[in-house]
Amino acid sequence: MTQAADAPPGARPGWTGQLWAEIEPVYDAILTHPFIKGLTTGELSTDSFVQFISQDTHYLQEYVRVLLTLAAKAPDFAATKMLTTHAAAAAAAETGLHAELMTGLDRDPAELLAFDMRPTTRAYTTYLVATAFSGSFADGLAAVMPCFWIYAEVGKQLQQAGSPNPVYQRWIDSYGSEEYLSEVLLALDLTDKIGADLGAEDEARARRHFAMAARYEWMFWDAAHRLESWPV
Ligand SMILES: Cc1ncc(CO)c(N)n1
Repeated sequence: MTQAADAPPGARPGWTGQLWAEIEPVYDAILTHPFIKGLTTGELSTDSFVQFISQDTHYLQEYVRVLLTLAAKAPDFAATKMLTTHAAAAAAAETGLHAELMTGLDRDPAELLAFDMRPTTRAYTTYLVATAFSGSFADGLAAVMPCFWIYAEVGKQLQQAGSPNPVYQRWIDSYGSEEYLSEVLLALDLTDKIGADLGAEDEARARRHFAMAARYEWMFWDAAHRLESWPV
């Protein structure tokens, strides 16, 4: 099912439309979060942005493993191919994009891995790895879909608003790109196909994974914004 690039995400027919309807309040909270607002006003502090990029570097390393686990479990080769392609793009962002952003901020890219994994990053990635490794394919797919989809939607919104900070704009351009959106649309089509075959119990469980990961997405931005560290 194709869809206009500017259509509201909840307007999708099928399972993905139902999934999105449930996370609408979380998505709204993301769009109004000071981290996201700060990207477009330029008021977001460099320290928060660097912490975000550092945590995202850790995150993407785990996310790639999760995607490849799902690729191995996928029901058909089209799904395997889509997931490996997305994993390769995420691996490229982990190194290329993040180093470029740091250089743009006059910071050393080596700083990124000098940060340890902070509590929210640890919780979110552990949750994704556990779900991909021990859950069904549908569970794992539902858990990673907010990662794909929320970034594409946030990217679209941020692209419209723009940022006066060229480094923040570079980050926005990456997730607000047509290329990223087309990858996400393929993943959404796969998710609709998988969802259509799920029994009520499996569907409800997968839906809970989707909602849980969406909450972690909000928490991930919030954690960077408040420079989260370990309390003890
Ligand atoms: C936390 C997080 N979620 C999703 C994406 C999109 O790949 C990302 N880079 N980071």
